[in-house]
Amino acid sequence: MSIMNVEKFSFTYAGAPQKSLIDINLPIKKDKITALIGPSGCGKSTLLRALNRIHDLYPNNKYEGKLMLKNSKTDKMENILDIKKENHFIKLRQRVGMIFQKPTPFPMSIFDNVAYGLKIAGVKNKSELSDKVEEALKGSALWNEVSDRLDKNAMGLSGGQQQRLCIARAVAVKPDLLLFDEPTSALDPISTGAIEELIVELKKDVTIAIVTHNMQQACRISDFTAFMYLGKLVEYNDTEEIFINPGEKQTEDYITGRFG
Ligand SMILES: Nc1ncnc2c1ncn2[C@@H]1O[C@H](COP(=O)(O)OP(=O)(O)OP(=O)(O)O)[C@@H](O)[C@H]1O
Repeated sequence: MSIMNVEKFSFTYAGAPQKSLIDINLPIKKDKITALIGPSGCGKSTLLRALNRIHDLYPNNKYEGKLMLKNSKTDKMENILDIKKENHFIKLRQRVGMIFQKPTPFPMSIFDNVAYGLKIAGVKNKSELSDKVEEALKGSALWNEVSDRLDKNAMGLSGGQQQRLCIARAVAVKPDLLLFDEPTSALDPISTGAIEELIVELKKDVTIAIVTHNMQQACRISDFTAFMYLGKLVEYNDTEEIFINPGEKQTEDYITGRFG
């Protein structure tokens, strides 16, 4: 079952002479991990960033087609390209959270970082707030490391801890879908392993789409893989099929490192 369906979707950056994404069709299946892979510049990040319309922080980009997201209350699919109002964008980004390549903690305490989105979502009661912060930090495998210093500035955490804090901040508001844009490329192998384990753990509660350059990573953690090239989706399938028995020559060339 899909939580999101990308339908005949094209995207052109403001002022760009050509489309960066061309006629993409892609399901994002509920409670699964979907990896987007492909050579540099193929449009992975552009597609991921369209899924919560983070592109709209800049004006005049052009969207074509549909991005249908399941409304978890009504179970109906709704086109997020119809969103126009600022408060609806805020709600969309609570439902579809994003984790970036470089950890982006706010320059405030660990507690306030996680409480930030909860407060925007209307949680005011102090004990409710601390319960939810604790739950999110536990869910992000960070609680044991920070429970005695929640009032300390988040900028003092290590890179891997900062990334887990950003994940805690995103999961605190109970999103339906979490988008990860190369979340481990700035991290050492141990922190990378911890984030990978966490992502796999998270899929019990939240659907995940991840852009990665690291094919072993896609192989290790994802259920489905989409291979993109030059703004097009070349192939989408179960991760195992893509890596063991790719249907397209371009996919095979890419995963075997023969890409010219
Ligand atoms: N802000 C922008 N304005 C205009 N064109 C852009 C912008 N950002 C990206 N592009 C172009 O869109 C295309 C897709 O870029 P994108 O960053 O999505 O690729 P990618 O597959 O994520 O690459 P990488 O793996 O290097 O991050 C590229 O041709 C890129 O030059």
